[in-house]
Amino acid sequence: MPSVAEHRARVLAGVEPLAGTETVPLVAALGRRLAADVVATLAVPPFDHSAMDGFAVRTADLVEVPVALPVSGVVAAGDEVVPLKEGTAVRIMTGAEVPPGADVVIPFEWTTGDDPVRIERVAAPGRHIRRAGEDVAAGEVAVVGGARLGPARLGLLTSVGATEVEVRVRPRLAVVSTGAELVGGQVPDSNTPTLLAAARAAGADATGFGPAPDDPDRFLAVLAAAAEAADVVVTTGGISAGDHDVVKAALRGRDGFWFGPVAMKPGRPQGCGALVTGDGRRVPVVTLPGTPIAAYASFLLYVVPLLRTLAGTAWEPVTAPLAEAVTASDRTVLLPARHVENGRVAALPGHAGHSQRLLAAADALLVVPPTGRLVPEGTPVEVLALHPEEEPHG
Ligand SMILES: Nc1nc2c(c(=O)[nH]1)N[C@H]1C(S)=C(S)[C@@H](COP(=O)(O)OP(=O)(O)OC[C@H]3O[C@@H](n4cnc5c(N)ncnc54)[C@H](O)[C@@H]3O)O[C@H]1N2
Ligand code: MOO
Repeated sequence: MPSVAEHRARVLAGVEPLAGTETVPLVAALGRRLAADVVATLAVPPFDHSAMDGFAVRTADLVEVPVALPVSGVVAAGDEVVPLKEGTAVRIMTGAEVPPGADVVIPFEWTTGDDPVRIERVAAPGRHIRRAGEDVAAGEVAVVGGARLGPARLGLLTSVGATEVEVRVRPRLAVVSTGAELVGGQVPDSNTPTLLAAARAAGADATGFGPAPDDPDRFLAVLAAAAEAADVVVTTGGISAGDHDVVKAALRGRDGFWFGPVAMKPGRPQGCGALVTGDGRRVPVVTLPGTPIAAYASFLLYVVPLLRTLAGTAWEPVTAPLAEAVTASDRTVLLPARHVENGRVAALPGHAGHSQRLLAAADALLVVPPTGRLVPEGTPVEVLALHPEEEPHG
């Protein structure tokens, strides 16, 4: 029986990164990946400005303190600035441009605050002044190509003068759930919203095409429409050994399709292959088991790495130390778990194999390797985040 790693390699075989890029306004770029480095056209800060409310002066006028200086002007953020007259002080507000000639800002707290102002403490030249470009210089790379854009990067890109960015095309994922019980409404189709959300969290555009009925021809028609509109298709259900297992019935024996058990629990029945669209694109198809926890776990194990490959970004397993020992079996076991103190992860008690309630209470799935032994506390074990956050970089 193939292992999780062997099945992942089968799913990823022949998958190439998508080449296209598109230009989008910054306001629509959250979660997108930059196609190329963005070079700053504006410096950050854009001009020398005061970091404190206080008085802009020349250190040459502060040789002996305390010293009283007449106040020759007031400047606030957004004001036009005039040069500082020698032997005077300018009242300056945080964010205001520093008057040419001033080389230090003395905070109000170190002065009497009136006119003439008595300055009681000196500071080194440059103190409390944020220089133009000290954060990002014009011409410097502000955000590297490949980086995924989160709130702070959108702010930085705005500060360096970008209003739109060239981003990589997002992989388009189609979900085709199957099952007469879903079509008939006896069971709500919970796999579709879960997998659409998981795909979007992984940076894909996701569309639901199901539920498709347990009739091979009608299923194949939905599958073909999904493939025309997508870069990868995921089906759920219909792949075990039952009389109505439509996905397997429709695709088994087709060139390049594989169905079989994988050494994991839940999620033993698996399958994958590819379709060729009318315009000659090869669209990978991953056929997931229907049981909701098995479908979601399999999506994280196989489809997220596939989406990463299509997006041209690396996928690497994430590990965390066990907060408590777990018992391994002869197959990889996926356990609903939560991060506890110090980045450790503990399996949630009451694991009953297929509980959606337990899965919803978890923030991760532990991927317990098939060692057949007790895995002691502290052992690093692969974890699949159920609420993926933005990766730190690239
Ligand atoms: N004789 C065997 N029977 C089964 C085997 C086996 O190896 N031999 N494997 C079992 C395992 S493990 C699993 S998991 C399931 C997977 O079966 P399918 O992928 O064919 O899934 P279905 O039979 O279509 O559905 C299973 C279960 O999940 C419910 N379901 C399906 N889709 C959805 C959905 N979109 N939203 C909510 N719930 C869904 C469905 O109603 C069934 O209850 O097979 C075992 N059997
Ligand atoms: O995939 Mo099944 O979920 O092992 O019962």
